Amino acid sequence: MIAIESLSKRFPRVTALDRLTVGIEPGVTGLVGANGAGKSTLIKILLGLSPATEGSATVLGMDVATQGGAIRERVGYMPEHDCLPPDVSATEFVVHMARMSGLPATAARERTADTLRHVGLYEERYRPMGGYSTGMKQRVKLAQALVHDPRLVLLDEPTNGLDPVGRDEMLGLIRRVHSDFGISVLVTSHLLGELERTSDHIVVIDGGKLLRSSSTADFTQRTAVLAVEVTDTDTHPDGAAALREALRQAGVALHEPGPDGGRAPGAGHLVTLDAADESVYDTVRDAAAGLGLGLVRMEQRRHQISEVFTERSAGDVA
Ligand SMILES: Nc1ncnc2c1ncn2[C@@H]1O[C@H](COP(=O)(O)OP(=O)(O)OP(=O)(O)O)[C@@H](O)[C@H]1O
Repeated sequence: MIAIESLSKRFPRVTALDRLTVGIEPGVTGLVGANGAGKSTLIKILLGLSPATEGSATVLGMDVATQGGAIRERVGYMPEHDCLPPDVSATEFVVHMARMSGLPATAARERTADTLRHVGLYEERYRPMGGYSTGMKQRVKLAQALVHDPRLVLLDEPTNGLDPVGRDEMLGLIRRVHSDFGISVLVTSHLLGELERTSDHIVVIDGGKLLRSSSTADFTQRTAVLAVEVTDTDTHPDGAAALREALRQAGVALHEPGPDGGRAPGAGHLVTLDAADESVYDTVRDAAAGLGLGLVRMEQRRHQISEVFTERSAGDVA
């Protein structure tokens, strides 16, 4: 769908994109990065609205440098900031956008009604948008991106400004854009956890550079965490602390206990560690047996994407 090759964008004081190379396949792809990571800059380049300083990119096989107009005909765009005229209704606005995309008048009206219904705007679609809540405005912005039935939509921070319920509804809508209509989606967010449920694939950028691109399942699986619960004994009144020390000496990468001291609901304490390698299971069993502790359970958990991102940003991004 999108091929990006060594793309850079330099402003006088800032390098917004730095030799970014990544491919984006059909489906829902989350583009994750902190504020200022370069997400909006990338989207504007992909739409042919802003030229790259170096490198190249194609969208649906079209070159962003020379075929911006053709790209914008086939790709929907939901901008980040509020851009809706306050005095017109959602219906008038979306019909206008549909006409601008080349739809005849009748088709534009029909598509507008369908699309606004799909995003959950009903009677209020006839009222001026100046009186809309943030959630309603975000829905109109999504509707205008979809009205001309594009093959791909680029959504820039669609959950911005929404409360948790509004955010969940918007994420559900985005998922359905793909599942109900087969439209591929590239959606940006600085809230890392929220794209985990919505996206098939996650691309993380930081400071304009690619940190990681992988399927959502891979993203969380490859960084599996093992939670181990042990009993306390007379010899080791804090069994978890004793196990932690033994594992540390065996060279296992441990996670710091949480603010609750890693206390499990019910009895016992939890020790959490990286389970990158299967031999860790044997090491844990042997260490617990060596200390005479009862092994209550070993449970594999998956990292939250936000944790992966924090670790990567903090350390191993060379
Ligand atoms: N027109 C511009 N002139 C100068 N600098 C710019 C311009 N547009 C963006 N930048 C800078 O480029 C960097 C990337 O900005 P960009 O808006 O792409 O980030 P972002 O990841 O979308 O973050 P946000 O969600 O906060 O918009 C930032 O440091 C920003 O200040």
